[in-house]
Amino acid sequence: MTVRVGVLGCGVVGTEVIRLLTTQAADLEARAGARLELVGVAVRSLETPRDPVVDRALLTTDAEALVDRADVVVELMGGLEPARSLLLRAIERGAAVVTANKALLGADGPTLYAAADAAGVDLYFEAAVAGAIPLVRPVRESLAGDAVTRVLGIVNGTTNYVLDQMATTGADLDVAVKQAQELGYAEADPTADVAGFDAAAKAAILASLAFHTRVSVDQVHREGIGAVTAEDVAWAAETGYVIKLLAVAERVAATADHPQGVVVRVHPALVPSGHPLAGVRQAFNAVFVEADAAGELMFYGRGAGGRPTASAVLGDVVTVARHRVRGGRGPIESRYADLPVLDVGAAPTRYQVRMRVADRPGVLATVAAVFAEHGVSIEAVRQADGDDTADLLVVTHLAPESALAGTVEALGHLDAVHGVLSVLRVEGA
Ligand SMILES: NC(=O)C1=CN([C@@H]2O[C@H](COP(=O)(O)OP(=O)(O)OC[C@H]3O[C@@H](n4cnc5c(N)ncnc54)[C@H](OP(=O)(O)O)[C@@H]3O)[C@@H](O)[C@H]2O)C=CC1
Ligand SMILES: N[C@@H](CC=O)C(=O)O
Repeated sequence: MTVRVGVLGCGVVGTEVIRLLTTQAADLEARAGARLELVGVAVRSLETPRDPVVDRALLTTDAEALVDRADVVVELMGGLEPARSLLLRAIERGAAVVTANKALLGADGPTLYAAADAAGVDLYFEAAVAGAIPLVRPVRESLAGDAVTRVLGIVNGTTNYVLDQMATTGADLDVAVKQAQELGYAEADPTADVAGFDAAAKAAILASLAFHTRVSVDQVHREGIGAVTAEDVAWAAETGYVIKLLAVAERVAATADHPQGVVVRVHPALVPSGHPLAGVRQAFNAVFVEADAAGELMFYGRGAGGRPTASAVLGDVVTVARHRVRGGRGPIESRYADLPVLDVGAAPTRYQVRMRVADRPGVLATVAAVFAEHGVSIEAVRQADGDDTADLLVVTHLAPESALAGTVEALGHLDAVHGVLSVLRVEGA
């Protein structure tokens, strides 16, 4: 039996998928139970130089025609359109689809899930979250018998690489982003990485699977790393922390202010240097999943780059090909719980507030009083003296976002406070 595979996109990931399909053909055939025949590769331009592994005779700019003659469509173009229309076309024709396109799934996954359900075809997307790391399948399938309470981790390789470079070599953000682009980690527009859009899309996908609830990227609280300075990174190190861009999705209990729901957020956070996430270097990703019965699980590996991502894509291709050969289908989207997606304020967090203050007696007491007035309890204070000013660092106990925002505003009105320099959440302590 032959399964016809059409690949849409021949960039960083597409090229490596083609390399594996070509060089591992015999093994893949044995595992899938069918020959995986690459019938075409859709690209934007036929003029672009390609890796020699790509047979130029297979290249086409007519992606629709390619979709119409494939049993399995592998979408590695990225972006919303024409990727969405091509995938819907493939699904309507009864082809199985595999995609790494988190931007599309995060923005409009439900349209694709519904179409795949209606057509009775497979929709697989392991590569869309955390590159090579098997994470979608464990959350979607292995934990289907458990109740996930929290997902927390590093899901963007580019920003982890950038923050790691800033911490270890003192590189500027722009220089490190350029290096990440050259290494094939960054999205076509690296703003998607730096501003946290990519991590937010992945967080939305993970939250939807983990909590059986539809979460779209617009419902994810998002802060990128664009405002993280070399000084923030140095201060973090000085005080025993590392700055990481974290994605957190959690189930929160009902309170007088809100019902039980889900909060999903992406933001830079201080992680204690002894925490396993602090040791995640370069473009690696790591994700903790906490579930009622399983307890804490940790997933770690290469979260970006052509070859690692191609591994996850090929895993999906072999799976859907097996279904073609032996019958059966992968899991369908489960959203029975339909929990409300709550504002970020519903998830209490600890904060580190760094401010420049006048170096004179009584300032500490004045500052502490402002925290107390807003109901924010202080866990630790540290002061670094300058000539006539000092940098004061306050780490809080768990506090609601709204109380912290009120505190920061009031601090800004104190004569003794010359400026609030940074407010960072603290996670994993
Ligand atoms: N890079 C990574 O580490 C990872 C990427 N992903 C995801 O994988 C997907 C691909 O990423 P990546 O390989 O980095 O992207 P690239 O930008 O390197 O490649 C995109 C490819 O798609 C083709 N393409 C784009 N638009 C069209 C179009 N309208 N019609 C036909 N072909 C088109 C391009 O053609 P041409 O070559 O002619 O320009 C190019 O070959 C994205 O969804 C990305 O988010 C997921 C995990 C990791
Ligand atoms: N740009 C992404 C690529 C993988 O998803 C990242 O840096 O993680």
